[in-house]
Amino acid sequence: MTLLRLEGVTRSVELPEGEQLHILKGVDIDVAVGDHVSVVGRSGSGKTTLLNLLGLLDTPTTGRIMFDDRPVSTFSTRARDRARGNDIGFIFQQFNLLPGRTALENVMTPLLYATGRAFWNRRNLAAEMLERVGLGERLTSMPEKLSGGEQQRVAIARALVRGPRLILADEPTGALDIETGATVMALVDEVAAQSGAALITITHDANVAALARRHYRLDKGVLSPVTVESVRAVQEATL
Ligand SMILES: Nc1ncnc2c1ncn2[C@@H]1O[C@H](COP(=O)(O)OP(=O)(O)OP(=O)(O)O)[C@@H](O)[C@H]1O
Repeated sequence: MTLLRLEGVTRSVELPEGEQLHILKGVDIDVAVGDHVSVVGRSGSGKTTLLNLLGLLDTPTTGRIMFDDRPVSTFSTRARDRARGNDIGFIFQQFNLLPGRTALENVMTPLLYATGRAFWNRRNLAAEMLERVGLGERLTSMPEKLSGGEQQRVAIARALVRGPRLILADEPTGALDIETGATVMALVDEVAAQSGAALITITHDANVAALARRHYRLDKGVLSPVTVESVRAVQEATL
């Protein structure tokens, strides 16, 4: 079942001189439940702009975004916020954890906006999620006392605690060393697969992209499907 689809999506901004800057040019992508897709692209190719659209944080200049087979343009602001809060989990390069709050409190934060059982049971759900990412012993640790890899695990637990159907990972290993990054990425892949969530990983790292099952390259705002071999070849050529 298709979860998210971008159809001929463009995104332009008006520059101070009145000229239009065309950042994304006719992007088509289809992401199904359980899919794992990578998007690789150089700095300035439009990755953040694309991520904002995939995460329903921004609207296209032209074209259409479908979520659950419904055009997002017809959603009320409340419905859009609800879809983003309930169904989409974000993982960023900078872990964005709340300082001065324990790992458990950080993971509980998204559940403060949940309703019913998820809200009342938030402490247990957050503890279970931290257990799943291997931090069951660090519930009361402060982020500043955790290593980079551990902080990213807390951020992963926070992104996944509401059981999103789509996980957007933006350079998830960018702040980690190669080995820790590989372990963290394997964990995201595993937890996403267990929960049946779709995972979109935006990265410039071919090794991270290789974990996905389908691959796209973003080049000057044009998104094209590519093979994993071509992702690796381009990375090797630019090293
Ligand atoms: N609001 C804006 N006004 C002017 N230019 C913009 C705006 N947003 C993005 N751009 C430009 O559009 C291009 C794509 O931006 P974007 O941030 O999406 O790239 P990126 O691939 O995420 O880059 P990086 O990997 O360096 O973060 C860049 O050249 C950027 O300067």
